[in-house]
Amino acid sequence: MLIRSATLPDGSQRDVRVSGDSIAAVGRDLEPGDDRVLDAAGKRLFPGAIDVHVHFRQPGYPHKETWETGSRAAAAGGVTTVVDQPNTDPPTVDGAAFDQKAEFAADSLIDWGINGGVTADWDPDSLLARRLFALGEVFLADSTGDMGIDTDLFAEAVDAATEAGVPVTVHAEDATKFNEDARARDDADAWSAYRTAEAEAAAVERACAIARDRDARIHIAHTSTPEGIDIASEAGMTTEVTPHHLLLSRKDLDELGTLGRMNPPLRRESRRRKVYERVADGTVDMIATDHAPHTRAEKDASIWDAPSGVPGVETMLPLLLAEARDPDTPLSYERVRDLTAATPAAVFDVPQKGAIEPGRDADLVLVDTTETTEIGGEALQTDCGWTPFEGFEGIFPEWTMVRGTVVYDADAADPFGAHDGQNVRDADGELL
Ligand SMILES: NC(=O)N[C@@H](CC(=O)O)C(=O)O
Repeated sequence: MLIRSATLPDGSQRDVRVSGDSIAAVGRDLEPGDDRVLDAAGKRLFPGAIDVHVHFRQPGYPHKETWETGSRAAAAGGVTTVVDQPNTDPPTVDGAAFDQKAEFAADSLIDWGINGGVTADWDPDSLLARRLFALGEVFLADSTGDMGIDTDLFAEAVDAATEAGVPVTVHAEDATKFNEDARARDDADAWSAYRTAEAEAAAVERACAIARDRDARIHIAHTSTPEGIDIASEAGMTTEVTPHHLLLSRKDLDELGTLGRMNPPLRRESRRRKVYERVADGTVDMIATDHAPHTRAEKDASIWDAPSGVPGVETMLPLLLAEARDPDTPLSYERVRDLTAATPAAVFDVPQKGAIEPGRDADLVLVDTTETTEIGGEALQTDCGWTPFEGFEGIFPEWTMVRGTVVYDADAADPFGAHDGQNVRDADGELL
């Protein structure tokens, strides 16, 4: 197949030849030969996004999301690789639980990785013998699934992962720094007042100190504060930011109510702006969604009883592209490419993905950046049927391709292709 005259993220216009699973050539005026020609003139072509932080909820909670619905949501949002987190039921803390989850992941339309978790009764030997994407998210405080662990166990886990050559990702909050006074309140903002910015900064500091003592490298998941980002970055560690911490703040909680409860929570507008600056200027390494669907019925509870988490995998790239299109923001299309594809592939060592270059997997997304669409929860593919970004503008894919197969075509009667997603750690990772 020949994709003709696409505009790449850097603004250049190129033809892209896809042969089998891979990109065979990128150039000007490539000969079509026997290839099917896909006209992309006037459209932008991006490398498929790699979302290193999703919760697809199987096994255990298929009423919230399944690998089928979650991967459809991802494909419709231009995400071609997802990495699932371990707080399922059973939690992914031993080899058997990994194998069980991998069977569910066979339902995925798109490529995937599975992270292994750490609890007091984890089995590092069998877990680290599997083709894990990373060890993580390792919870330093309780969140959905109550997998918070203490510092000693965290240090042991960093040692075990480093020895096995597996990266470590960390959910960094320190529960001893939560503000118990906020417990007396019952408004939606009480959650943000409770799980403080100081709690994140303290946990990032502790996790980075443990890693540095061991010459290990860790990745801090969903950093929500400029303080946390700066501590991690100065310690030589990598960070991710979610679309909700980039675009929403405590001032949105009146409207969102418990739909805006997540861990770490939304921060003040002044902090959000500083997080945005750090995403735009390259201090933050990547955007990942922490796609954490819960049903509306589950969210319909008091701020103390509602579950934490928001969906996001389907709206990440559309929201970022709309930001890049807006001349009043410092985000460029190239920066969006780096945040969603090039840098996650480099940091987590997935060399077959993340760029539109010969030899890489043909994971591609075509968008028309001249048009935006208003986001509405009910029209999304995620099974939970709501979004914290209701009413925001997004630029959604016309089609999404995984390893040369169109898995989502917005104009088709049945927009979704067949399920043939595979574990990105099964590939040898060698470029041609
Ligand atoms: N982020 C959240 O608020 N929730 C996540 C768990 C997590 O990543 O903390 C979930 O699984 O629901």
